[in-house]
Amino acid sequence: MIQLQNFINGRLVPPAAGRYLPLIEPATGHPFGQVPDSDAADVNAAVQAAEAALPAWRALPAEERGRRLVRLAELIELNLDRLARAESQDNGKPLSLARTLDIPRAASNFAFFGTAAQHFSTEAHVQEGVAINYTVRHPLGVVACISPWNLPLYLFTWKIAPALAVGCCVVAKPSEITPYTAFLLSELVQEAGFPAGVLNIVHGTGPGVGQALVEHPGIRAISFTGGTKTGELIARSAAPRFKKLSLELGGKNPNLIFADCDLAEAVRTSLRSSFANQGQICLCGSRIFVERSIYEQFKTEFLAQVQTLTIGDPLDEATRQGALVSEAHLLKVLSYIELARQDGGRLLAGGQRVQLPGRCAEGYFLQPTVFEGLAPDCRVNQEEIFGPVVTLTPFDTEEEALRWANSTEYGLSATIWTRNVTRAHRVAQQLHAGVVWVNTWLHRDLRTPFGGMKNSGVGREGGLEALRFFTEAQNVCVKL
Ligand SMILES: NC(=O)C1=CN([C@@H]2O[C@H](COP(=O)(O)OP(=O)(O)OC[C@H]3O[C@@H](n4cnc5c(N)ncnc54)[C@H](O)[C@@H]3O)[C@@H](O)[C@H]2O)C=CC1
Ligand SMILES: O=C(O)/C=C/C=C(\O)C(=O)O
Repeated sequence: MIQLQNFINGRLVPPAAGRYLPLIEPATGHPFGQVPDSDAADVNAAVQAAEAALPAWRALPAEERGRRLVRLAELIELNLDRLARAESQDNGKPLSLARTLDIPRAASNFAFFGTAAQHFSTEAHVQEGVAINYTVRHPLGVVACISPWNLPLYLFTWKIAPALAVGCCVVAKPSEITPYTAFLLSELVQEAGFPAGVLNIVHGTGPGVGQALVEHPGIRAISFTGGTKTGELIARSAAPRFKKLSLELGGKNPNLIFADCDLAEAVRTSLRSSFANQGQICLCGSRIFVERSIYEQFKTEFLAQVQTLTIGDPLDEATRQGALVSEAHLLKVLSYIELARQDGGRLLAGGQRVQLPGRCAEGYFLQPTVFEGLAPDCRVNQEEIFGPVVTLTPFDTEEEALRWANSTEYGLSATIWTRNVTRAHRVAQQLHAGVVWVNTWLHRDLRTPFGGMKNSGVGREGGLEALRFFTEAQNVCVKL
């Protein structure tokens, strides 16, 4: 049994009240450790440490700060296997996915922002013969980064890296459901030579630590990824305190598959966008709209490939579908499967909990599930399920596909499959989605703005957007 600790002022410390929560391995359903159940006292200690570290950290040249971030990226790469195993054990995702996606991306986040800060230049506006204005971007101060359980280290570092790069000090809270790699990161932060207090990691629940962080007067900004309801709670409590917010929330993303697409590629990639990480990525395409003339062919080929997804022990190299993150989440996803049945959906694949032999007998496994015959406005097609459940729906015209695609409260991402370049651009412009992919999915360039429209979020992360978010612009006007 491992016991995680908070990371405050450069040291691993137990929670002030001495309380812990169990850590459950989703693949087995059994506890394997404990995580601090911290409270406002721990948050307060972390904010104080960050405030004390701030003057020296922000005064360092960007190159010096960047050097530490790049060193941390190297240490993550050196510890790839250990971190990937921890991520898989904690979250239930296939080890192969953690090794090829989650942990490499965590390293890239630090490497990218470690160097990006050095390219963050100052704007100047010249009023000929009258004045010169220049804009200085000061680090905001002490900021909070709150991340979810689906891509634990990947999203934790995506927030922390730009904040540190511009000279902010951070108090970060990983999900209490998947805190293991954030804990391992604290050890690497020490090794990378970060001064004490620059990055603090406080473990605990949303209502305990998360809320205390959001409400703390020393916190100037909050970068949050998670559920839309939680985002709303955070926005409510941050508003009277005028804190800056970046909210990356839920999605109910459409895949629009036109008859002129490369069908084999559309099927292969739609399989990934449906079931990668057991469908627990906010960018997963859970509503697949297919032009009627190729609907039956797409369906046949898609269902054939669904059968090839091996459900198994996440530590097994052959596994393509691991466990869902928790029993509560499994029950939530199963309740949507039941709802789809009640609403008259035809079950084409899956729909059942899976019991594996051996050590995974009590794990939270679910078959990849496909329905058809559901109305685009039913709850299953409108609400975020965040699991391996997708619906297939035929469409007749581009206009109809767009109307259904845009019919939810969400607007995170969308994928278009077509060989017609004109149509691709035309449809992309009309989609209510912050991220649109054409003939690909989850293709990421860390320089691009990332975030959602409508109830999928507020603000954009990535590249310059993230660097700007963690800074305050100050204009200086010099009369000539
Ligand atoms: N990336 C995404 O889009 C994600 C979406 N979800 C959606 O949200 C649903 C609920 O999942 P949860 O684990 O409950 O996500 P959540 O939104 O509650 O958790 C995300 C993070 O926010 C923290 N948090 C929770 N309440 C808070 C509060 N009042 N103040 C500050 N921080 C708080 C959590 O401790 C965690 O670190 C999922 O079923 C899924 O539909 C969940 C996780 C990620
Ligand atoms: O930045 C990315 O590449 C992916 C982000 C994914 C999420 O924000 C999510 O699944 O919550």
